[in-house]
Amino acid sequence: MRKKMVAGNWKMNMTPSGAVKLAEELKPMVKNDDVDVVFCVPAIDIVPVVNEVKDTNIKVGAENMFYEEKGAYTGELSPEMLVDAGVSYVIIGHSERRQYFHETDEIINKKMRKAIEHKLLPILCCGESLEQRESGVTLEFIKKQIVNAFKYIPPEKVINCIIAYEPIWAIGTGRVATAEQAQEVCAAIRTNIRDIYGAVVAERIRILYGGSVNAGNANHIFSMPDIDGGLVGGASLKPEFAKIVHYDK
Ligand SMILES: O=C[C@H](O)COP(=O)(O)O
Repeated sequence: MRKKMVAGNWKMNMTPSGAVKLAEELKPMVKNDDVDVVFCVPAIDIVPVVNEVKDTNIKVGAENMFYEEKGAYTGELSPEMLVDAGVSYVIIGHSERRQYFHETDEIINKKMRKAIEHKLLPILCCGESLEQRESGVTLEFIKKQIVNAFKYIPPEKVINCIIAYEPIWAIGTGRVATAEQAQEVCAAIRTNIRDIYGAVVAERIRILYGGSVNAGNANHIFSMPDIDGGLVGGASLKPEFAKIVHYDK
């Protein structure tokens, strides 16, 4: 039985003081032993948020990291810095980073390998554009993203990674994929994982859905057999996030 996960992706929102306030407000509301709760926060908010949520059930994630150990990479953060700051998870390959920062599958694979080397748990994002969905290439495109992201990573490491299926057309648009559409793709991702890494890894790896998840649709989406929770953008910045964490109440 896979434990559910609800991860908030705060994106480029929240100043350090605002982040502390939000974390303080949410922390008593998101206690749920049946769900892993993660706040993925902007780099500058990591240290204050880690501080604010220590001794709670909340883990902190980064929204990005670089794939080199250290050196002359102005503006970047290394995995060692994240680990030392108290980060447990890192989002890798979000569609916004693929789109605005030109992250390729090759870059994403390097980041995946480096995160795992440092025992950070990657939340790998994949998802198709509206054009791809309409031309019927969704499953094929996502398979390629998955295969490329996990290249050279052994099954015993893949098993602990998280995959987030986020159709680009459903992100921040209010246009949510139906639970059945999300299930279809998440099931296909699990089949891809089974074909490459075997049944044990496929049964254990967690696959989240992301894209306009809110308090009203979380229960239906998370009840799908291959969907193990959500990666939540907009609604993670509000008390509504706690309702998503308690989706089955
Ligand atoms: O990482 C989160 C996703 O991009 C979803 O964002 P959203 O919930 O605002 O649609």
